[in-house]
Order: sequence, then C-alpha cells, then structure tokens
Amino acid sequence: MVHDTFITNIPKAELHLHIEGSLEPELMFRLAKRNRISIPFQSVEDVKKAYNFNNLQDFLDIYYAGASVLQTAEDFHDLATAYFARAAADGVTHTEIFFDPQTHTTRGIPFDVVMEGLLSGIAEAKAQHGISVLLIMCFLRHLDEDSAFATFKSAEKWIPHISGVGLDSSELGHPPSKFARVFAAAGSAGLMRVAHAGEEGPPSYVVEALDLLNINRLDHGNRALEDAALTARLAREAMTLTVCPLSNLKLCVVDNLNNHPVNRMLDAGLRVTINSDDPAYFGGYINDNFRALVAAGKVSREDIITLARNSFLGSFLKDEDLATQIEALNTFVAAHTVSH
Ligand SMILES: Nc1ncnc2[nH]cnc12
Ligand SMILES: [Zn+2]
Repeated sequence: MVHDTFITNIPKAELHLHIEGSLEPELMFRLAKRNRISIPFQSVEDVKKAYNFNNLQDFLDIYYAGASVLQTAEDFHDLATAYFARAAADGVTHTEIFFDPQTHTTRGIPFDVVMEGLLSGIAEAKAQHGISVLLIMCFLRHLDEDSAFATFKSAEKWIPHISGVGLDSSELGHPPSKFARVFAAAGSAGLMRVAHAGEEGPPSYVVEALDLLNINRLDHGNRALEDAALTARLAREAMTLTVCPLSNLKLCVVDNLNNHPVNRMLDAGLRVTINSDDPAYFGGYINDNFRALVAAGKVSREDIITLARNSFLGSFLKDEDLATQIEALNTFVAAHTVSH
C-alpha cells in the first residue's frame, strides 16, 4: 500500500484516545476471568460480532459494559501498558490519553485505584518505549454537574499528575454549557481543557465549548463545517481538532470514508490531527486510521507530514519537549525526502 512504511515510522502524537476504549476483547476475557466477573459474551468472536453500532449511544452502552472487568490497579496498569506498546509500535512518541473516572467510581472502584494503575503503567511505558504520556480526565456529560464536581474533588491530590479535563459520552441533549462551572474550576487549578463537540451535536455545541468551556482543543468537531463563520474562526484561532476517521465510520457520523471531511478541514486551514478514539471497538489503531484515509484517497504524503506536525503543535507538551519532538519529526522527514 502507498505510504505504508512512511505512515508506520513517521513520529506522531495521539491526542484523542480513551484508555477504556483500548480494551481488546482478549484482555476483556482475561480480566473477567481474573476478577470472576461475568460478561455477556461466550468468545472473542462473539464480542467482535457485537461491535456493530448505529450511533454513539449504541457504542457507549457496550463500552461501559466492557469497562466492568476493570477492578484493580493492576487491571488499569495492564490496560494502559497494552495500549502504550501498541502505540509505540505505530511510531507514537507522545500520547495524551483520556480516562473516565465516573465509569469506575459509579461501580464502586475508588478514584485512587484508577490513578495508581494508570500512573504505574505510564512509568513502565516511559522506561520501556521512551514514549511520553499526559493524562486528561474526562467528565461524563450524561451525568450531572454535581457528579462532575465530586469527581473533580476526588482528583484534587492527583492534580500534579493530570494535564487537563475533557468532556465525553452522550453528546446530544448534553450541551457543553452544563459543565461551564466545573471547567472554570479546572482552569483555575491550572488544567488544560478539551471537549468532544460536533461529533453528533450541532455547531452551536462547538461554539459553547469555545465560549463557555474555554477549550484549548476540540475533539472531533466534524459538524463545525456546517457553519462557515465557525470554521473560519477555528482556523483563525489555530484550534486543534482531534479527528477520528474509523470512529466516525463505525458510529455512522460518515457513511463512507470517501465522504470523510478531513480533506475539507485541511483545505479550510484547520489544524487537523488523526486519532483512533476507541481502537479496540472501531477496528484500528492510529496508523490504521492514516492508512484508511490514504486508501480512500483523502490524504497525500504531504498531508501525512502536516497531520503529524499538527499532532505535536496541538499537544500540551511544554516548549522544550515540544521542540525535541518537532526536531525528531523534521529529521525523519528530511531523511525520507526524495531529492530531485
Ligand atoms: N467517540 C466518543 N464520543 C463520546 N464519548 C466517548 N467515549 C468514548 N468514546 C467516545
Ligand atoms: Zn472520543
């Protein structure tokens, strides 16, 4: 396939990855057995057959059920290290992962157990793969503001280990405005802010995320394209969009990758990045997303370089670390440029 090894090896960051969405069926079975949890599937094939979704909610119902096998710090450690190994093999040198504390605390799993497991997984991955990792704690938008504030309170002692807050789960009917106050509190605590908006929700949700949540980065953002003034604003403000092509396909945000808006986004001057969202559920990790776009004729080799560069520019890396990552990318590109 065209650009295959180039995609594999180009240094890149992943900025939209739900760690719970990287739970592969094999690990789900292993953890179910280890923790004596019953899951409504007989086999790995059975699980994979269930991964047919008509919309975001269809997926979320299965995703939350799958997360029930995660019980101990060791489980979160194993989940995280499996993803980091896979990402490193895909040339990911930096990743900013989402985790959903409420998915676990509402089942009686303490916040501290989640953090201890993830942090030990991160330490191991840094040592083994040299990958750098930042953590983004997401609030579930189908739950209320009080629950988000309670989560934020539980996070207090862990704040030095958390880079930002995010907003995910069922978008329709749960506008960003619902979380304006908790995002303001997070901002005051020095945290960065991101939000899913415009995945299924209207362009007005993207405007709310910008104006009421003061986001530093927009997750998905597809439907922003329906509003020309909003698109121009996103380009002018150099807002990074974390776009997830295979997720969009699986959740019927697009009917076909030939109709994916990534090229229109690039043409509009948007700072687009490519990400896998929930790779265990959507049939591919980050490079599978790149490859699918190339196969659909959506992106060129030059675009791949732009997308990789955007992934670092849109990251929350600090100056010196950002410069190091960009330098490694430039070195790679220079070494892989055919001179005429
Ligand atoms: N794509 C997505 N949209 C909203 N919430 C999510 N949680 C996990 N994946 C998600
Ligand atoms: Zn997502």
